[in-house]
Amino acid sequence: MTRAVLSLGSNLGDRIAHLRAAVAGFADVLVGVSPVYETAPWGGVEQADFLNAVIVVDDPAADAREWLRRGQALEDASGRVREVRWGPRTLDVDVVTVTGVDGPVLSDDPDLLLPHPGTPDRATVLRPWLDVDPAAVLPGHGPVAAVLAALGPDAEDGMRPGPVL
Ligand SMILES: Nc1ncnc2c1ncn2[C@@H]1O[C@H](COP(=O)(O)OP(=O)(O)OP(=O)(O)O)[C@@H](O)[C@H]1O
Ligand SMILES: Nc1nc2c(c(=O)[nH]1)N=C(CO)CN2
Repeated sequence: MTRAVLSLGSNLGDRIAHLRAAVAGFADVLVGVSPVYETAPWGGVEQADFLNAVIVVDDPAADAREWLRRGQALEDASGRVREVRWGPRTLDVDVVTVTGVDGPVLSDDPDLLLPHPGTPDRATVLRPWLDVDPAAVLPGHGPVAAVLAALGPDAEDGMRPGPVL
């Protein structure tokens, strides 16, 4: 098996429709879907609030690169245009972690960094991940609950319940 944790984000166009399209795109391999959060943007670019969620997918035949490829195909299908780094997007699909039969997959290939290096700093990923998997562990960092707690009491400020997927 390879199981992947994928983070979804959208702040352009019909945000919930973009997230729903991503979930539908993984329907054949879906094992978990988090609640959606409406979140204030991080990263320093002035832009609209995001909707963020996390899904867990599992497919014995998929390797890590296949999860990246599927996510990018869905980003393209949403009409995503790549412009400003950390700027507005119809759909972002990040591969947060991949776990194979031998344990966590680690990668320092710039095209596919695993675990995704932004994860320990992003409550917008950690919170929904914890919701969908309370026992989740971030390889190299420990339990997701502890990683989120280490961000401090204000980490989830600016995160509100979003629409239902
Ligand atoms: N774990 C990963 N998941 C998704 N993309 C990755 C990953 N590791 C490296 N990349 C690469 O990152 C590149 C830029 O992706 P993208 O434009 O979505 O970044 P971003 O969402 O703006 O920033 P961030 O990756 O910090 O969230 C892609 O070309 C992709 O190959
Ligand atoms: N709240 C929030 N802010 C962001 C997000 C995101 O998914 N949520 N993604 C970004 C680019 O990857 C930049 N900023």
